[in-house]
Amino acid sequence: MHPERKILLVVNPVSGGTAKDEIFNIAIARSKIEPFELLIYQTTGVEDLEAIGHLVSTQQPERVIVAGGDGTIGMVARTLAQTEAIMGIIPAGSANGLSVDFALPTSFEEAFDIALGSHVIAMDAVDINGDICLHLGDIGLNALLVKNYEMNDSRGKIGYAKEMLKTLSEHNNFRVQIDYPEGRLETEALIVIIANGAKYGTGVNINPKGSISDGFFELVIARRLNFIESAKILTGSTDFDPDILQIVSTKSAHLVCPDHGVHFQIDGEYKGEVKELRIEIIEKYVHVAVPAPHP
Ligand SMILES: Nc1ncnc2c1ncn2[C@@H]1O[C@H](COP(=O)(O)OP(=O)(O)OP(=O)(O)O)[C@@H](O)[C@H]1O
Repeated sequence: MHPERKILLVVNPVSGGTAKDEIFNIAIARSKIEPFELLIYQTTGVEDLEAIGHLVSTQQPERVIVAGGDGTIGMVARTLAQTEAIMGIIPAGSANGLSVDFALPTSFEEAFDIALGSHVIAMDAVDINGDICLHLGDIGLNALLVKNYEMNDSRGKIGYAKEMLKTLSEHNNFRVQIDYPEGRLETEALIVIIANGAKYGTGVNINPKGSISDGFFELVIARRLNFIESAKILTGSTDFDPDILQIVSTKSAHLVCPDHGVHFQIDGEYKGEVKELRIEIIEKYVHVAVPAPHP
């Protein structure tokens, strides 16, 4: 009997620096039990977006299960945008910000249960200067950390700590003007986070009001912090202090940094320095299988 369901598994073989054999084995075993027709695509790092897009449009899989980090998940999401296909996520990257936000299990078996399961949400995305952000973008302190981490090819916790100390010594506050439909503000900032989700990959809860499927994004503006507080935030050992935070929930915004360019990152990818950001929510961007909420 030919299975009716068709599922595409996209695996980034190098993400997180870990072997992916277990993921292939589970997918093959599940395809026989459920059953479904399993198609597999391994990323190469070159023209993957086009290749996956071609597979999605010609094969029309019911689901695409992606095993990788935020970079691979974001790429697959772009190929599924505004289609009916469902994305399932197997967290297998070095930075798994989205997976932490969705509270996905770290066990591959359990992540497959969710990825193949029936609880599906239509998640929003945020358009920032024409780029798609699924989880979090920011200007300021964290973006500089992303840049330093990328440039120096640091690895692991010690590498992260080293880059964090360097980042804290280099970083300067900046002035920012923000216009949004409900108002205007001008302030000095350490960091402005554009948050579709609620947490950094470290688990720091930066946006307690945020939901990834509510049709809004939040601007989380943190003002001056001292060295110890900043270090705690970057390492994930505390949540932001609400007294030094301002949170704006909106659907579009225009940010200008009038004095100089400020470091900018989207979903863990450094994007250079910017003086201006145009931000807009894209509602119901992609369908994602996530854990069912607790009753
Ligand atoms: N076969 C491959 N060989 C080398 N690089 C690859 C391959 N497949 C994908 N990539 C690269 O992997 C990156 C995406 O990695 P992803 O974010 O999914 O995982 P990660 O381990 O969390 O990444 P990072 O170390 O950047 O945080 C992209 O830059 C992509 O070009």
